[in-house]
Amino acid sequence: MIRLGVPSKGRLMEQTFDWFAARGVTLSRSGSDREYAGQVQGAEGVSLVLLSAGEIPRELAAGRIELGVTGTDLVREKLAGWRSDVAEIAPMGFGHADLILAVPECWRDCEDLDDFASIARDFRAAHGFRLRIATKYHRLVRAWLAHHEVADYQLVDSQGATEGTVANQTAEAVADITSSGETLRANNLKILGAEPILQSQATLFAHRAALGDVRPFLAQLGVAS
Ligand SMILES: Nc1ncnc2c1ncn2[C@@H]1O[C@H](COP(=O)(O)OP(=O)(O)OP(=O)(O)O)[C@@H](O)[C@H]1O
Ligand SMILES: O=P(O)(O)OC[C@H]1O[C@H](OP(=O)(O)OP(=O)(O)O)[C@H](O)[C@@H]1O
Repeated sequence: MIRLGVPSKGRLMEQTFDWFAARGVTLSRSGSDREYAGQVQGAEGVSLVLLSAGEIPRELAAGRIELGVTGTDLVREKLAGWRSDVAEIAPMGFGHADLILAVPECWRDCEDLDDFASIARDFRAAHGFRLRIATKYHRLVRAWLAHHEVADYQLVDSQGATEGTVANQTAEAVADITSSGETLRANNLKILGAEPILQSQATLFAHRAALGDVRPFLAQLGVAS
């Protein structure tokens, strides 16, 4: 049996269902919206597992599901050396979002990463603690800042409503996902850097050791492995 892990709620779930339906495979939730069991029609030997998008990377890496749909951001963040356990099969064309670093709009002297690095350097002397960046993307943000030689900061864990941390004075900057930019604008934050830390979209992944087993199903879907 091929276990297919799909986000259990929201637009990501609906758009995933649409993506499979367009390829002749009907995914559906059995019972109520609160029941996390599902059904697959139009494919033999495939079962549906509804999971939190954030848990799908770990389940894929462990081989508890053979196929899974989630954002590329979550796979890269949650799995060190993700390529050894997980294979990227097909970008799905939705769930586009950029992981970015943002600071208050009113920081007029901070327009790029060089400005940010020097503000961070001076911050500790002025305030007695390192400049705080709120994020749930610890691995990706650390790697990106190290690559850009920004060292004088601390990460503050934020699992939701991250853009609010600046107004709440629990962080000076945020690193979070944006798509329309509305949340950043509403919280008076501006993006730093010409390029995002990462460009993400919903993607079909496979447990690498199961690639042989899933190949016929992928061929039915019209995607190459
Ligand atoms: N505003 C957005 N627009 C497009 N994609 C987004 C947006 N916010 C998050 N995403 C993407 O959706 C995926 C799921 O994000 P997130 O972990 O926040 O979802 P969630 O539904 O809160 O998950 P969980 O069930 O784990 O709480 C991620 O890959 C992320 O990049
Ligand atoms: O650029 P925008 O279109 O405004 O989208 C960005 C927002 O969407 C996500 O939050 P989500 O709604 O998933 O809630 P969360 O804060 O609980 O993560 C993300 O964390 C941003 O807050």
